[in-house]
Amino acid sequence: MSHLERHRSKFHLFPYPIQRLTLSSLDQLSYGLGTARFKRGNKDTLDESTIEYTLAALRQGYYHLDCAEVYGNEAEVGVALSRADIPRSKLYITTKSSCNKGESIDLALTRSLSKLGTDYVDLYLIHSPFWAGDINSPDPEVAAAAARALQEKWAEMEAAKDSGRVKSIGVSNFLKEHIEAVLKTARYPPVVNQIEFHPYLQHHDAEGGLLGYMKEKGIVAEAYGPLTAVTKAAPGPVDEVYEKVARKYGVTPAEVALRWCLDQGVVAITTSSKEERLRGWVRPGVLGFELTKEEVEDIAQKGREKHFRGFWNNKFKEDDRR
Ligand SMILES: NC(=O)c1ccc[n+]([C@@H]2O[C@H](COP(=O)([O-])OP(=O)(O)OC[C@H]3O[C@@H](n4cnc5c(N)ncnc54)[C@H](O)[C@@H]3O)[C@@H](O)[C@H]2O)c1
Ligand SMILES: OCCc1c[nH]c2ccccc12
Repeated sequence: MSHLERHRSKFHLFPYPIQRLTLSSLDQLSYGLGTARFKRGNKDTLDESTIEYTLAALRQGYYHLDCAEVYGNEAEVGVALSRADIPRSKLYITTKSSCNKGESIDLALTRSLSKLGTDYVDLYLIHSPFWAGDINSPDPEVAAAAARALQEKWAEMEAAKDSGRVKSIGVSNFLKEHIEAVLKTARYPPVVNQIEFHPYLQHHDAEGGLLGYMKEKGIVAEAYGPLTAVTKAAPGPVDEVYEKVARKYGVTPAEVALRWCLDQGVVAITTSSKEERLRGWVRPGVLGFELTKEEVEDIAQKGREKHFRGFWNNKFKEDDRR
């Protein structure tokens, strides 16, 4: 039995809720098909290189794919999946609705499913809450309208779940206030909030912050940008501890960065067009070691010395350390 098969049989592919997700699960590592902007040229024509990158990830055992309608590459993912010939039940496919003005979830989902070439997705997310308006507006009418818009959209997400075309529903880039609004009227709570998460953006403070609130409500955190401290935000205060821990386990700082998410029960969504790098992460890479509680805390503590947000900067307030 191969290294990956051993992992899969032990920690079988999750469906969320993620309580079943255990440390070292390969499926806690998701392959992101977004920000690398693999797609080149005309958005309306199929891009062979995107298909190739997706196939490379599937070959390496990444069966958890993170897509979004706005990434413009669901059709390429669909072709890669048809060429890869992996049973649908083994895949975990996420996609996201941008909640384009005036468009129903039903319509957006129909389009995404058709491009992906599947009759259901495992997880469907509202990509962001920002289209709904400012829920923290000092004008109570503006804040109430934003809350109402999110609640109405969430009811559409619940209908999608009821239809069976979506197994689980969740959100992305939601602050505590957005989740609170949704939970007031929800029949099904969001199973996931996909957020930027790395040592320089930890979302928890003395009172628990967003992450503490999500834990209390049983909402799983999915981390995008998990490598930020080794990539975009480097150099920085975690470099030394990342390197020390990497030397101890004979791995790379990037692998420590991914492990730091997994060892806190956070799903890590990463990406690369380099097959060697993807292979390195899983053979045995990120799956071959675990951080101690002290190491997780040392990295967290160093990370708190710097604040960095790489995505949606114009949408969050400058002081959004919660
Ligand atoms: N929901 C959202 O709003 C949202 C926002 C951003 C990203 N995402 C999702 O998350 C996925 C991952 O996001 P990300 O790209 O920020 O993740 P990431 O932090 O894992 O960074 C990946 C990038 O780092 C580079 N890289 C990998 N290893 C490296 C190394 N050792 N040294 C230097 N560079 C290295 C890769 O080439 C890749 O471009 C996206 O593809 C997308 O699916 C979602
Ligand atoms: O989800 C990643 C951030 C994002 C929002 N809109 C996009 C369009 C293309 C690529 C990434 C994004």
